[in-house]
Amino acid sequence: MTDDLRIGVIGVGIMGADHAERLARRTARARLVAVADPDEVRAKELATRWDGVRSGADALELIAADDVDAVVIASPGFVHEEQVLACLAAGKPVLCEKPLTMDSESSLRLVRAEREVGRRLVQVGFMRRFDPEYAQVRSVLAGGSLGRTLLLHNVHRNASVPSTDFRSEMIVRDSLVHEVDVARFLFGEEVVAIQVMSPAPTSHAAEGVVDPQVAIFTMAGGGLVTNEVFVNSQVRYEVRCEAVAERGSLVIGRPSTGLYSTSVAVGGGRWGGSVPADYRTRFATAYDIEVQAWVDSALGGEAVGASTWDGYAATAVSTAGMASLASGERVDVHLVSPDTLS
Ligand SMILES: NC(=O)c1ccc[n+]([C@@H]2O[C@H](COP(=O)([O-])OP(=O)(O)OC[C@H]3O[C@@H](n4cnc5c(N)ncnc54)[C@H](O)[C@@H]3O)[C@@H](O)[C@H]2O)c1
Ligand SMILES: O[C@H]1[C@H](O)[C@@H](O)[C@H](O)[C@@H](O)[C@H]1O
Repeated sequence: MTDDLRIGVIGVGIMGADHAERLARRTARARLVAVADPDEVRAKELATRWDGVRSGADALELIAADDVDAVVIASPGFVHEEQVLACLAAGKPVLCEKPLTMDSESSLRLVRAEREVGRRLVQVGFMRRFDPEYAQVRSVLAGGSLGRTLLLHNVHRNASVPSTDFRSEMIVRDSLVHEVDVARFLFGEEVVAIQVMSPAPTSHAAEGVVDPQVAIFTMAGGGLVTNEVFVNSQVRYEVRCEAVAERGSLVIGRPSTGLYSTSVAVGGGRWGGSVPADYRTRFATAYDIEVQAWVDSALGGEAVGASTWDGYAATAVSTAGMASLASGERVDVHLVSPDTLS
């Protein structure tokens, strides 16, 4: 390995292009060397932005390349398993975008495959763990000064999503999965049950798509988490979280005073700052810290951030969430015992 970590990025749509830019321009000790995407034109167009970056169509070829020390996977979730397995087989550190995979069985296969390697090589891209606000909430709650954590209330709104593939199930598996990780991260416990409710949908959702959705998680210690996920809200990007503990509450992602309107018609969509357009602005700092931490750990230290177990535990909640979305009933989450893994 040279001094800098030589990195390949797989999947250069919205998130992959954002990570490639971050790696090429503002991540210390990182060197972007290759990008791969079956959309070769897209990959080539991106690679030409920087000197010395090559492009190709084949993800597995990129992973195997001698001049690639580590890999960022930003392809769609349904191809993550094969690509993460290839990274594990090659012994290369990998930052895999969330969700780890699309169902709990495949995520569990990755947990087991990494255990067989014998060391942590995978970081899952749950970037909110690196967001300074979420990190502060976690640190206050873990410090115990507010007593036991009782409740979390999450709001997660996207202005819109691609109507072609973003069906009701994707809202659970691709969007709500962030709240699952936040709940586990802030409570420090597993989610044991989930109930997904289907309010009357917005007229902006594609035909048959349940949007917004309201989900309730039950935590292992009995705490509850309420979540609104609304992916066609038409009003830019809103992610808020309130943690309620025995001696007070903590709120992030909200204005401090005055009328808060996300409508451009009322208050101009501003509250003394602007509502971020999407995750790339709202979580820019979180992604920067996340990717830097991944590079630093790949170059020398212990892996950081969400592990394959965290990815699996989140996916297991999504799998139960899909069943609940279909039935409207509360569904228990099934996790294997960590003891059975070693
Ligand atoms: N952490 C976050 O906040 C965040 C934000 C956005 C997306 N994501 C995640 O990033 C991943 C990509 O999402 P996106 O919004 O950039 O999607 P996108 O559709 O914009 O881009 C996906 C890209 O992957 C390519 N691709 C498809 N099959 C591939 C394969 N087999 N190998 C390599 N590339 C392949 C597509 O051609 C496309 O260029 C998803 O897992 C998504 O959930 C995470
Ligand atoms: O893949 C994206 C991404 O994870 C965003 O952070 C989230 O807000 C979107 O809902 C999701 O579709």
